[in-house]
Amino acid sequence: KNQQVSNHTTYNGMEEEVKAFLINEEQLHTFDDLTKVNPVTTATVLKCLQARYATSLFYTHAGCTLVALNPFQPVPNLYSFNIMRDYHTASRPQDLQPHIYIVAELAFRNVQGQVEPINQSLIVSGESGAGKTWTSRCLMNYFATVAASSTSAKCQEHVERIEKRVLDSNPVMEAFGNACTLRNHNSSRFGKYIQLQLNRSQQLEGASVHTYLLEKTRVAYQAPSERNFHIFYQIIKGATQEQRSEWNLSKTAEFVWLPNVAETLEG
Ligand SMILES: Nc1ncnc2c1ncn2[C@@H]1O[C@H](COP(=O)(O)OP(=O)(O)OP(=O)(O)O)[C@@H](O)[C@H]1O
Repeated sequence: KNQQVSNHTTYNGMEEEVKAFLINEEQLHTFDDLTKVNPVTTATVLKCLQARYATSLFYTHAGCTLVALNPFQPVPNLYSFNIMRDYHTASRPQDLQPHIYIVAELAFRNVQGQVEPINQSLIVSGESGAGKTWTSRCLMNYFATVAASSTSAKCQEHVERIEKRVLDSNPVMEAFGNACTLRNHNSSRFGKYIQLQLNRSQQLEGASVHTYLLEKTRVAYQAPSERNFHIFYQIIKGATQEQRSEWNLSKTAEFVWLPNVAETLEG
């Protein structure tokens, strides 16, 4: 019984602390690291993230992890070349505003170990539509840019070619592995392991992409209002009349485009 009383007191104490913390509403967006939030509760963390989102601050540290909120719209200048350069040239990038470029830059610096190069891994995780694909593209753009910045014109051409190949492979992979779902009109239905290979001078030498766990069942079944993999619609859209008759498609059959899907596939 004593234990129950003490738990109750602690709970009430905590509620008071949460209330006291949340009362400073205009301060909530200033917490750029969630480990500085006190007390750390679901309510305090979410309120801080909400306040930051409302002030167009989409990145927040959580110790050594970075929390990225999806703005669901283009944010001017957030990913410009100048911003990249600021993070790349800063003596302590972690002192700048939280950004995906801090994670990228620290990994880039850590590759160069004291004695031997040290492999770095970045894990991008989150629920469907959270912005993982977007974030991976930002990381690749960053590495491709900084890994080319200090090289000769010839090397730069080589680096740009690798970057272009990796980025150009995206639409092909997305055609076969992405589909329109209720949460994301261009949802990746497979996992991706992207490896960027740097030489000892930290120039981009090569890249490889491994895919795994493709949601194969989608070929045979899609939940209501969801779609099959993009490739099927693309094939139908591009088919000639002969192909249509060969595949037993009616001459007038047209794939009905959802506006946002059409934008993704045709873009
Ligand atoms: N930082 C960002 N700035 C602007 N728009 C963004 C950003 N992050 C995500 N988005 C938007 O959100 C949409 C969904 O993001 P994305 O496809 O990256 O999610 P995902 O986590 O990879 O989803 P899934 O697991 O379903 O593949 C993107 O098409 C893009 O329009």
